[in-house]
Amino acid sequence: MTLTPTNRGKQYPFSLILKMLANTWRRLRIFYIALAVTALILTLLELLPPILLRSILDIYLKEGQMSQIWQAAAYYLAAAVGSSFFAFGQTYLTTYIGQNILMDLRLLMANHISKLPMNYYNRTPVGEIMSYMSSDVDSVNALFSSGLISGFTDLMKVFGIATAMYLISPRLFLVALLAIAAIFMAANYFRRNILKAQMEIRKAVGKINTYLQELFNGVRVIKCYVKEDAYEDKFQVPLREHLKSINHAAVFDSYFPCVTQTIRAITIATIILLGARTGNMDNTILTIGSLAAFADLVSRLLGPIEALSQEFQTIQQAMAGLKRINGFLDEEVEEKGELHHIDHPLTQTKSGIAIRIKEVSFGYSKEKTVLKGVCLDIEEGKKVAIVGRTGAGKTSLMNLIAGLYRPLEGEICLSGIDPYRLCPEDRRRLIGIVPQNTQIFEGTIRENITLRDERITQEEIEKAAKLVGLHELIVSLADGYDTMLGIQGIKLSFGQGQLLSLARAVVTDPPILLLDEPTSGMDALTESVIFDAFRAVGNQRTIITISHRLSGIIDANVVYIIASGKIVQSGSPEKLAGEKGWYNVFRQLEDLGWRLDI
Ligand SMILES: Nc1ncnc2c1ncn2[C@@H]1O[C@H](COP(=O)(O)OP(=O)(O)OP(=O)(O)O)[C@@H](O)[C@H]1O
Repeated sequence: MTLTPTNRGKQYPFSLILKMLANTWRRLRIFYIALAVTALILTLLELLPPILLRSILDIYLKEGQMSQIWQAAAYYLAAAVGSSFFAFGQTYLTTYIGQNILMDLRLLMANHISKLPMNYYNRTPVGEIMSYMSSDVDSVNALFSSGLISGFTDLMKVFGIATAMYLISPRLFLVALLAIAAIFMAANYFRRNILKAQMEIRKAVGKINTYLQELFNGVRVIKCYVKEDAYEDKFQVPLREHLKSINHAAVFDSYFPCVTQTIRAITIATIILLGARTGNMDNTILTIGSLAAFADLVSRLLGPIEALSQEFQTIQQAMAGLKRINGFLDEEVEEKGELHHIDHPLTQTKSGIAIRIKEVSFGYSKEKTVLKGVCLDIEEGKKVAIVGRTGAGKTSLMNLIAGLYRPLEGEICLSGIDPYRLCPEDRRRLIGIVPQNTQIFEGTIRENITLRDERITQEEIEKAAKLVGLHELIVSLADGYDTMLGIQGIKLSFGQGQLLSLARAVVTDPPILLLDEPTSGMDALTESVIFDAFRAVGNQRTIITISHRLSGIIDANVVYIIASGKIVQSGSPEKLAGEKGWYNVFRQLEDLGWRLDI
């Protein structure tokens, strides 16, 4: 059985725990059974010493049976050694089961992440997502490895010891019950407060991660402006919040054992007093041995109860983590409905239209519309440029064509297929995308081109690299296509990174290429190298280039000018050059050396 994230309402942490336990039951049944048996044996071993104590005091000592005393002492020792052996088994089994449950939880979360819509990433800081996957999951680890499962064995001990106490003296057992009730009431009070404090801690950790992520991303800018001190000060805010919430939790955590120790002392004193009085009154009801055994059992009973309660910090921490994980799993996943496949091999459409955009409106939130009633029909094999000022909506339009978002109104078709519902395996066979910022992943050049798609052959990789003019450079490196890139490997220049990005886009030979400001920020020489590469891969493909300057567009057959989310002018560059309008305004400004984004 595999777990799947749900969209159906909020889950409670407890139901998630049950789900995780049920999920591992089939695979780890034998371990669960072994754990239950171990817990049972540990409980029995816990009962043996007080029983032996009673026999020694009431029978063997009275009757001077030294050999029996030696035997009882040997059993006592065996029970102690056996306890430590089975305690080891319990710890091992608990850890093993706990780690398996955690692996399932991490897989469930990873599965969920891949199904979340782009909008989720727009509104959630990366540090927050990292906290879910790291510290929140780690806190759940404690729940399974030391909280829940040892709680189960402690409960068994409590039950076994309580039964033995009842059998020795039902009256004194009532006193012990009062102590148990007092401890549970205190525990409940502390539990609520610790949970509150733990939620605060988790939130503070999320803020720290968000801060660190921002710091690492912006380290170059911070260093350039020598703003380390300002960022250090800023870091103090989440750190102080973290410290405050930890202190808050620690107060409750350290206060609780004091309360339980006091209850324990009062209970033992009361039992000895009452037991002695009962013994004095009727002389036979409670023997010295029974009283000693009872007092020993009280200590042993309160031990697991205290252990259970002392684990509140751990359990509450885990509950706080689980609550956050639950919230994350309750985030609505993208329901795309039936996915569309492309034909193999991809045939030309009857209409000859590669990209059709019909009356499309779009916004990232309901409050703000970014694109309004956009219509474009792009013929197969045509080179189209979409030009507009910064913030005009070009990247948003590109994102819609790439199928990353669903339009609020209207429809988009690529070779007759809705890109939003395009099957993931077919996506790269239809569209290649070169985004504004080159993204290099930790891994080899080969992996960076294929994005770990095993179906892409070495021949296809080399063909793409040759096409964009990177092959010579790659084979001149000692490890060729196996050269590592990223932090651990070699660094590419911006232009080389853009060429690699282009190779990644064309390696699957898609008929449609989307280029988002591919040469922004490059010098004229590098730009001309990139332009040559684009021309080389252009051939029969339909290419959309977006740019905020006319000089950034490549051999366009048609230019669309976009302003405030609307297409305001369109046509061939020659036609637009002869018209009054935006195109000519842009051209004149650029000729004068003005930048459109100023
Ligand atoms: N992820 C996002 N969430 C919310 N609003 C966004 C997001 N991305 C862009 N916007 C908003 O949408 C509008 C259009 O942005 P878009 O990035 O499409 O413009 P652009 O023409 O590509 O600009 P540029 O040339 O600077 O890249 C802007 O007002 C921007 O603030």
